[in-house]
Amino acid sequence: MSKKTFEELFSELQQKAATGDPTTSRTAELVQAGVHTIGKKVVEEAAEVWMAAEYESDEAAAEEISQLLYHLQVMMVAKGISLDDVYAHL
Ligand SMILES: N=c1c2ncn([C@@H]3O[C@H](COP(=O)(O)OP(=O)(O)OP(=O)(O)O)[C@@H](O)[C@H]3O)c2ncn1[C@@H]1O[C@H](COP(=O)(O)O)[C@@H](O)[C@H]1O
Repeated sequence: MSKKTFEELFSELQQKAATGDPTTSRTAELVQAGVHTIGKKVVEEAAEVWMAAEYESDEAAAEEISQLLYHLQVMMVAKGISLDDVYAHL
């Protein structure tokens, strides 16, 4: 399994949003669709994290958490919010 850090994924998503093809890049497709569409995915993935954590395996929960983190990063890219902007509040 290929692994990447939160920072590495964010950098990749910024590049995909800027130059990616929406027909082949999920990130480019979502950023083009806009904040409303991305927001709905964030809420959907958050609910899936909750359900997996409460009723499924730890592995299933980890997968759902990864998908939530991905969609949160897509929202950040779409809004022009940097990692430092978020770290400032952690
Ligand atoms: N980490 C992710 C990632 N996690 C989740 N997803 C997307 O989120 C979806 C999971 O949500 P769902 O289960 O709701 O899937 P779905 O039914 O296909 O979604 P909908 O059509 O219903 O919106 C997956 O099918 C992917 O489309 C991701 N898409 C991309 N990445 C990574 O982001 C990078 C850039 O990817 P692209 O922009 O696609 O090139 C690459 O490193 C990818 O591995």
